[in-house]
Amino acid sequence: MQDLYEIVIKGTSISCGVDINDNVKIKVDHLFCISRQGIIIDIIDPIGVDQQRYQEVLKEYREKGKCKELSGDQVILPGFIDLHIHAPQFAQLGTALDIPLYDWLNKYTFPLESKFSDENFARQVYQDLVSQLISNGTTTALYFATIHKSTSCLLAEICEKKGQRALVGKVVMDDVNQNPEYYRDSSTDQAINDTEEFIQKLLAIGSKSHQGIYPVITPRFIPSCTDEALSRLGQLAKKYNLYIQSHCSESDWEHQFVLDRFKISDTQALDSFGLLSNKSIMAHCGHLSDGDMDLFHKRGAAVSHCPLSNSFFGNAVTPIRKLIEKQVNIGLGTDISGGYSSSIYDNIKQSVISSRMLEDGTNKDLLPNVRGVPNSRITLSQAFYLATAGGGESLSLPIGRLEINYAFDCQIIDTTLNYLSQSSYFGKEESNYENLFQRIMYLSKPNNISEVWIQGKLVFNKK
Ligand SMILES: Nc1nc2[nH]cnc2c(=O)[nH]1
Repeated sequence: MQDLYEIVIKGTSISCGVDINDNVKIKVDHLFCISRQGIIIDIIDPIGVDQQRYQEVLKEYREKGKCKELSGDQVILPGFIDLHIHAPQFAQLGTALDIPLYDWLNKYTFPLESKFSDENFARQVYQDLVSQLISNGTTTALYFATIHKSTSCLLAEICEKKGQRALVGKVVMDDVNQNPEYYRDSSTDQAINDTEEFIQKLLAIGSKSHQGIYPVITPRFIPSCTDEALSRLGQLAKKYNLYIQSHCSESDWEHQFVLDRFKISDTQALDSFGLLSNKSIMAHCGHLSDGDMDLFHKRGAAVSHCPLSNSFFGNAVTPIRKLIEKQVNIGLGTDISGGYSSSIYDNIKQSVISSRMLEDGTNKDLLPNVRGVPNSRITLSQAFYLATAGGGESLSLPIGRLEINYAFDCQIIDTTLNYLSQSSYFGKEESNYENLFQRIMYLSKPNNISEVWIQGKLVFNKK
C-alpha cells in the first residue's frame, strides 16, 4: 500500500498570519506532512491533542527513512514569490541605473533584449538567472521574457527543468512610432499570432510540469503597444482565461504619456482593453489615484510592488499602506534589472524603508507636519506577508503559506551563519523567534539559505 505521505519534515517554521496585519506565526518542531503531489496535507503539533499521533507518525516515517529532521539551528520559511522580473535584464543587473526610465530603456535595455533572438545567449543567461533566483529562495517567479517567441519558450522550459514555478510572458511591442526598428514585433498580426502560439506551447509545457508553468499575456506597457494590439491581447486573455502582466503608472513620464494619449489614467486605459482582471498583475503603480486603486480592488487585479526599482525610476514612493487599506492584492517584485538585486529579501527591507521615508518625508526644509504622508509606514511582517501570502493571493494560487492545502514551497534557513541566532546570548526560549524573524529578514545573506523546496521537491541544496 502507498504511504499516506511522501515525506515528513520535522522542524520549526515562521510563516505569516491569516491577515496582513497579524504578527508572524511560529510553529515549533511541528511535523509537515507532504503528499506525492507536493501539497502540505497535515501539520502535526508536538503538544496538545496531537501529541500521540505526533509520536506515531514520527516513528513510522523515521523507520521508512522518509522523515527529514531539521536541527534546532534551522528554520523553515515559505518560499518567496517574485511578481516582477525581466528575465533578459539579468545580464545587466547592477549596472546602468544612471538615467531616467525612458532613456534607460532606449540606451541600455532594448539593445540588450534584442540579443535574445540568439538561443545560445538566451540559454546561458536564463539558466544562470533561474538558478540564482531559486538559491535566493524565490520559488515562484512571474517573468517578462522578450519579443522572441522561441527563447521565451526556452525560459519556460528551463524553469520547468529546474523545478521553479513560473509564469512567463512573450513581450508585445508593436508600435512602430514608439519602439526601435531593431527591437519590435514586425507587425501587430505577427505579435498576436506569436503570442497565441506561445500560449499553446506553454499550456503544453505546463500540463506536464509538476510545479506549474503558466503563459502570461504581456503587453510591455501601453506606450509600446498599438490600440489594436492591446485590444486583441485583452481578447486572447479572455479566450484562454490567462494571467496578464504589464507596467502601470510607473513614473511621471509613463503616467503622463497614457493620460495624453487616452485622456484617462493608465489603470482605466488597461481596463478599457480588457487587461485589468482578477488575473492581472501590474508592476509599480506608484502614481495611481484613489479612483484607480478602487478600480484595482473592484477588478481583483494585483499590484507588484518593486520598491528598489521605484527608488530609481518611480519618481515617487508607492503608497503601499493605502493600497493595503483599500484591500488591493499586492505582492513584491525585484524588477530585475530596474532593481539592482535579484533577492526578495532586499525588496522586503526596501519596502519598509521606502514606506518610512514616505511617512516622514525627505525635505528637511519643510516643517515635520507637512514633510511626509501620515500613516504610510508598513511593518516588517506586513512586508513579509507581501513577499509570501500576498504574492499567492495575487496569483490566486495555493502558495506562500506553510498551511494545510498549500504547496510545500519553502526555504530552509541556517541561523548559525552571519550571527542570525541570538540564542547563545539570550537562551532558546520561544519568545526569541519574533526577534529571529526580524534578524532573518534584515541580516541574512544568500548563504543562510541551505535548501529550497518547490512543490514538495528539493530543488536547491547548498551542500
Ligand atoms: N522598470 C521597467 N519599466 C519598464 N517599462 C517598460 N519597460 C520596462 C522595463 O523593462 N523596466
